[in-house]
Amino acid sequence: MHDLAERELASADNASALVQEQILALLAALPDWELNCVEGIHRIERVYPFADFASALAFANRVGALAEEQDHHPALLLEWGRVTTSWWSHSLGGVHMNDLIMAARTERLFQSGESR
Ligand SMILES: C[C@H](O)[C@H](O)[C@H]1CNC2=NC(N)=NC(=O)C2=N1
Repeated sequence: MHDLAERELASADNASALVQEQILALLAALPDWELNCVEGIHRIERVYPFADFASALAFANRVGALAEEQDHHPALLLEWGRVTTSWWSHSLGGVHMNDLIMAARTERLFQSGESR
């Protein structure tokens, strides 16, 4: 997971989305994440648990800051006690290595515990 988090995002220009087998192989490094498909578009997702709404909101804001730094953005569903975080590349209509890297960085943020 840490190796993935340290990688730099690459330009997705002229790239194609990863196929299911590739995504599942890469998710071995992110065991709490799963591959889902919404309206035919793959995304990788994890539900993060929190003690209350304020902690969940703080985490969502930190993920948002990470996203702004990289100009690569997740879908965040903020609820009492949890944040569902979904990464995919809109421009590709699927999952790119950049999404795996951002998921690993999200994981690192959660595990740092600073937002709880
Ligand atoms: C103009 C801007 O760079 C693009 O729209 C970026 C913004 N954030 C993005 N985030 C994600 N997840 N996928 C994209 O294709 C994307 N494109």
